[in-house]
This record gives sequence, structure tokens and C-alpha cells, in this order.
Amino acid sequence: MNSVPVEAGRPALSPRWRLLPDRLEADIALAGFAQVRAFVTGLMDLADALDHHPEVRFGYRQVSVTWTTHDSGGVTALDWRAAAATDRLLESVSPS
Ligand SMILES: C[C@H](O)[C@H](O)[C@H]1CNC2=NC(N)=NC(=O)C2=N1
Repeated sequence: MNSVPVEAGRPALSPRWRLLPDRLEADIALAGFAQVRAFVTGLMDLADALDHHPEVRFGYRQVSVTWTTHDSGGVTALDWRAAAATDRLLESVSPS
């Protein structure tokens, strides 16, 4: 997996993130559906707080998250900020 390099002005992201030309994405395994529910619910709260919305796909024990800025057609600072906040949310739902 090509983990995302830390560059000036960008928050450090966990190695789970992949930087593609137009989006940041991560595939996350969780212990069970209770954790999936808590994580996805938290992502919704985060989206409301940032007025910035992820694309989320989830199943019984996994969640895929994509951050991109539709208004810009690519990755912006808001996506980096949202991905860093997603890492913090995940730590609260499923501490490593
Ligand atoms: C008006 C509102 O602020 C915009 O439509 C926001 C809403 N949420 C958004 N979410 C994402 N991912 N990209 C956007 O460009 C975006 N724009």
C-alpha cells in the first residue's frame, strides 16, 4: 500500500490511507457491526461539523471511506483535515 507522505501543511495520516489523484481513501476492518455502526455514525457527525461529506461503503465488519472535494474535483486541505479527523474517530471507536 502506498501510504501517504507527510508534506508541509498537511496533517500526518495513518498508513491506512491511499492518496489517489482525486481522492483519499481507506479500507478499515472492524471487530463487528456495533463498531461499524459507531464509526459510520461518527462519520456522519463529522460530515455535519465540517459541512464536508465522505463517500462511505460498509458491511458487517468493514468500512471504506473516501474523501474528495466535489466542488474542486480533487483533494483539498479539507479532505486532509477530514481524513485526520477520521483517524481520530477510528481510534475512539476501535483503539489500536
Ligand atoms: C453548500 C455546501 O457547503 C457544499 O455543497 C459542500 C457540501 N459537502 C461537500 N462534501 C464534499 N465531499 N465535497 C464538497 O465539495 C462539498 N460541498
